Amino acid sequence: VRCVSSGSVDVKVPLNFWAGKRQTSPETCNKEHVYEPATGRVLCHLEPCGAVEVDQAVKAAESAFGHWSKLSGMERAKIMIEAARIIERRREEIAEMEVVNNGKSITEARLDVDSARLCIEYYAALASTLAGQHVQLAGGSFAYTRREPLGVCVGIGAWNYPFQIASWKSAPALACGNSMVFKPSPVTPVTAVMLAEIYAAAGAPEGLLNVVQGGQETGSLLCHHPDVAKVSFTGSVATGKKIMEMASKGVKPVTLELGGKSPLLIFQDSDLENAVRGALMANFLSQGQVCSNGTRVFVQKDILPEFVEEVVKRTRAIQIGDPLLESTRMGALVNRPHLEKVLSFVDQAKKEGATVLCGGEAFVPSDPKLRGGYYMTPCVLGDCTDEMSCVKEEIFGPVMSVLSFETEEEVLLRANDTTMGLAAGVFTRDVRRAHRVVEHLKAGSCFINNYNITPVEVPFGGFKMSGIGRENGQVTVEYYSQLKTVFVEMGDVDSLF
Ligand SMILES: NC(=O)c1ccc[n+]([C@@H]2O[C@H](COP(=O)([O-])OP(=O)(O)OC[C@H]3O[C@@H](n4cnc5c(N)ncnc54)[C@H](O)[C@@H]3O)[C@@H](O)[C@H]2O)c1
Ligand SMILES: C[N+](C)(C)CCCC=O
Repeated sequence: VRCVSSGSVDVKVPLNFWAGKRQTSPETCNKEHVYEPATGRVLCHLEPCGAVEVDQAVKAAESAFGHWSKLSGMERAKIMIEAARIIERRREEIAEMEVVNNGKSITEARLDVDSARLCIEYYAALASTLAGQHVQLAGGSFAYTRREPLGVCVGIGAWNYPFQIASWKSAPALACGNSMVFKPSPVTPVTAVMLAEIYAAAGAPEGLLNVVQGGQETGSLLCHHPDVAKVSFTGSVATGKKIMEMASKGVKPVTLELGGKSPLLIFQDSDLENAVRGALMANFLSQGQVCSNGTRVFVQKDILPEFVEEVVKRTRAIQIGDPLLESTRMGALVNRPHLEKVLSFVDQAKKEGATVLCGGEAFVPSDPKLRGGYYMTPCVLGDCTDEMSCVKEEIFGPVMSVLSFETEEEVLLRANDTTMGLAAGVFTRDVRRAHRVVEHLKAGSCFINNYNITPVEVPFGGFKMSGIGRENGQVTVEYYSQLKTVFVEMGDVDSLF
């Protein structure tokens, strides 16, 4: 039974959280509106945190670190598993709030909550496996390494996967013994604080996961804070560069999960049905607002007409509307300025000679309560060329650019001709071609005969300007811990003096 409906929710509770409880910021004069994308109503007000609140949150995290970092992996895992159980029980409620704040369909929001839970379960399982090495040295002496946490880590998130991003960052951080202060995007402040509350309810020490709200000023205070040991950021390339610069002042390590303009290569020997499904998954999840989207769809010339016909037919059939309805497959874009930006990309594409094969227009649902929402019809652009802005720039909306190619060599050159390298995909039945192509693609996540799947057991992250470091998978432990080497002398000191 649905607890909420679009247009019916007002979030009145404070959205900041530190030292184990929700906190109000005294900065009432700086309150900002937060909108419900499905209706355009004001959903709540954001109370941005200033230097005092950021400091309180970091202090709370420091205090929790003192206790948490001394627990065994098994003890940490117990609390994380309890948090995962609470998420499982509250799945529908969290997914509904994600929909209300972000605009994506409830079907997708549920999968995002599942991914968040699985990530916590995965790192809980890894927590007790963290260990160092024993190295035998001459004369019976030896050295060993201890894998130690970093301290207070900062997470800064984008608005497209608010709960999932908060979980993907906090789960490995906490499993390694760190504490965290997380700042969600000011556009989607509602669900990260639910995660902080869930950890507290699961028995985490006060201050283990804290949430401070705000935009770039708050983010910048966090990056510059002297007691912060690491910054993990998800967002645009432009902001990522600033984060790296700020972190460099304190020589703090960064994880950067940035933007993309990923290619999807469809060869003529593909299973066409799967290739079409893959192209839709590569472009229209979360209203196209996905970093890893394969928005440059290169199709081998001989199958182009067939492919385009099928993709356009299925794109036209995508059910747009109230994101809380089970039948909806595409909800609203995140806000009005972003919708306008995406629509202007479509206009620009037309001016540059692309053909709109379907969609690309603002959409007004028939339900009166949704009329102020930020909807558009998903768009397929044909006759695209490599120089067009729709092919060069990250649009971050439901706009697929279709390009034609003839040879493998040619398409690889064109696919790699970008400053970004988050993801890439190839559809072919030729197993040798598939691996050969993937070897040459300059991207952090490559998909063969699928697209946009992100199981939490495997690393995710970008090459080139799409980022530094990885999230998920075992390797992420490396990004949230450091090695201490201990030399143990069993004989006498062999002094040169
Ligand atoms: N690679 C990934 O995993 C991934 C995932 C999701 C989104 N993204 C990327 O995120 C972008 C869209 O998200 P967005 O519009 O929220 O990005 P954004 O860069 O505008 O903002 C991201 C976050 O950074 C904060 N911020 C902005 N300026 C800051 C500053 N000077 N100092 C500190 N913090 C600052 C924002 O408040 C927000 O919380 C796209 O480019 C998308 O590709 C990447
Ligand atoms: C759509 N996925 C597969 C969940 C990826 C989300 C990560 C980036 O936006």
